[in-house]
Amino acid sequence: MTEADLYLSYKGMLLPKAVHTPESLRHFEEFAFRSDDVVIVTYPKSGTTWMQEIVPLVLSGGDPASVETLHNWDRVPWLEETRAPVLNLEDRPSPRMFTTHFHHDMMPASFFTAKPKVIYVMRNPKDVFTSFFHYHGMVSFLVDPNPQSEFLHKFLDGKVIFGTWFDHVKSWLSVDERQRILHISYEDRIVCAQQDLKDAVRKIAQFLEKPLDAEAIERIAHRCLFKNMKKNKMSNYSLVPLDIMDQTKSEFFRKGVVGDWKNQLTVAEAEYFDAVYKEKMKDVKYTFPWD
Ligand SMILES: Nc1ncnc2c1ncn2[C@@H]1O[C@H](COP(=O)(O)OS(=O)(=O)O)[C@@H](OP(=O)(O)O)[C@H]1O
Repeated sequence: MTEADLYLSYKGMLLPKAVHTPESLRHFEEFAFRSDDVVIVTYPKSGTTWMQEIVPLVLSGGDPASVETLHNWDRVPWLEETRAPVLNLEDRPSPRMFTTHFHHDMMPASFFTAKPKVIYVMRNPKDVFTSFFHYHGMVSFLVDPNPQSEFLHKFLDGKVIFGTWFDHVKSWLSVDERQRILHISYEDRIVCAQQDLKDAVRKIAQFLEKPLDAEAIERIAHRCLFKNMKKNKMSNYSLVPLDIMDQTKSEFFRKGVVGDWKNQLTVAEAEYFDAVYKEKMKDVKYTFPWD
């Protein structure tokens, strides 16, 4: 199927029609944030699912109940998606947890007045592309990413769902309010060394002002390792029907590593990617772990 069949255009950006409707987008625009909400923000394939596991565990002091009984899309729902209006989010007790893939300037008015906390996760865009490519190959409501070289141009030009990685990252890096936004990278924190995950859990707990003892930190870090999360059916998308997400083609928990782009991009594609990156990111002062 073509982009015209599968996507709608919203504020100049493509979105998959299967999970975004005019109603869900209106619900997003009118959503009333509270100051004690926690919002996970990512460009797709940057570590969303990992954060949807870690934040509920941190806020519950390590109690696994919610991550064992609720799908991640209901546990920390995407505010722009079709499930959001039916989940009675207004009635959820504080602190509520949400996810969004939207850019900073697309956030609803209440976001700027209530000022909830934000955890912004970034990942090397070449690895994002690699993960995105495989994801498009197994999800029926997204376009076929082949041929790869064409999809790469679309990715770099923002002619993919959620627009360009560059604009997304730049929009969220422009928010410099340390009390309110935590910028964290997949590479710094997620690399599957247990120690790194403990550091990540500690940092997130501190940011969310949730004191945790060493044993709780250890337990959360262990649960959030790639190999352990991959077994959690409430997080691994195994309950999504095969005709929507065919994990025989590529698993959602695919590799969970840093640098897999080296196995995906040709030398010429990687060089082209680097040239575009250099141009688009030339005014960004932030030091990324992949630079
Ligand atoms: N715990 C943990 N540790 C390491 N890596 C992890 C973890 N959880 C998810 N992943 C990897 O994250 C990639 C999916 O990204 P997202 O969760 O952001 O996807 S989505 O936007 O919600 O569709 C996807 O990356 P790739 O393996 O490179 O495709 C997942 O495998």
